[in-house]
Amino acid sequence: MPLFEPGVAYVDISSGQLKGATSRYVKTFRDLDGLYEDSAAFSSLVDRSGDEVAYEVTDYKPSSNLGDIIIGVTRMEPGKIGNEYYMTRGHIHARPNRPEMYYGESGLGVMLLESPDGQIRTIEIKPRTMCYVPPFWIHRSVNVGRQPLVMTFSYPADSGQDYDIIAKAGGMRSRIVDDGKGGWKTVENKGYRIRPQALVDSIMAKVE
Ligand SMILES: O=P(O)(O)OC[C@H]1O[C@H](O)[C@H](O)[C@@H](O)[C@@H]1O
Ligand SMILES: [Fe+2]
Repeated sequence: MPLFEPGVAYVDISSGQLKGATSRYVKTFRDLDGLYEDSAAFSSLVDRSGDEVAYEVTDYKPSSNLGDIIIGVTRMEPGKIGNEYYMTRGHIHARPNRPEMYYGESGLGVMLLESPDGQIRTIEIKPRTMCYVPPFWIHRSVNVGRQPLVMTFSYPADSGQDYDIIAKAGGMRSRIVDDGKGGWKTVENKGYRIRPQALVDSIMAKVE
């Protein structure tokens, strides 16, 4: 195995980007079809500004090798669709026993976590909050503030992402919405379908 050179990059909080990143991807609002409960509000947002960036990920990804690491920055715009705050697609890692670390840089966010058997946890992210996403937890970040949400993150380079697990269950079990007092609250996702035990067991058995 060849030796990699040490790397360095700069977390630019004002742009919400990792300067010196090796890869970048953006999700426009158009890319987020099916995520939000209020589909009418979503469609009118897409008509108005479907090509605008909802969130951007810039990361330092030296390889996808077992044992290597990815470090990056996510920036998500503030806003709501209906009364639901802007959020990332969310995923479980393709190798589901890979964890992730999130660190708040600026703005106010919530990490929405769901276990394969449908338990929900929410963790509020402020500047300097460190959030541990354990192995096997589905995770989605939500911007519940009025400013862009900027977080750094790090996770194993061979994790990969499985987005279908959320779509197949009709979304995540909970939604993060405006509480009417300028804050946020968790509400039940009425379209959620609990996973069969056999599927839960097969996910929990993936410890490669
Ligand atoms: O991957 P998404 O669910 O679209 O969300 C964006 C996410 O992308 C990457 O996987 C990063 O690990 C996350 O920190 C980031 O938030
Ligand atoms: Fe992740």
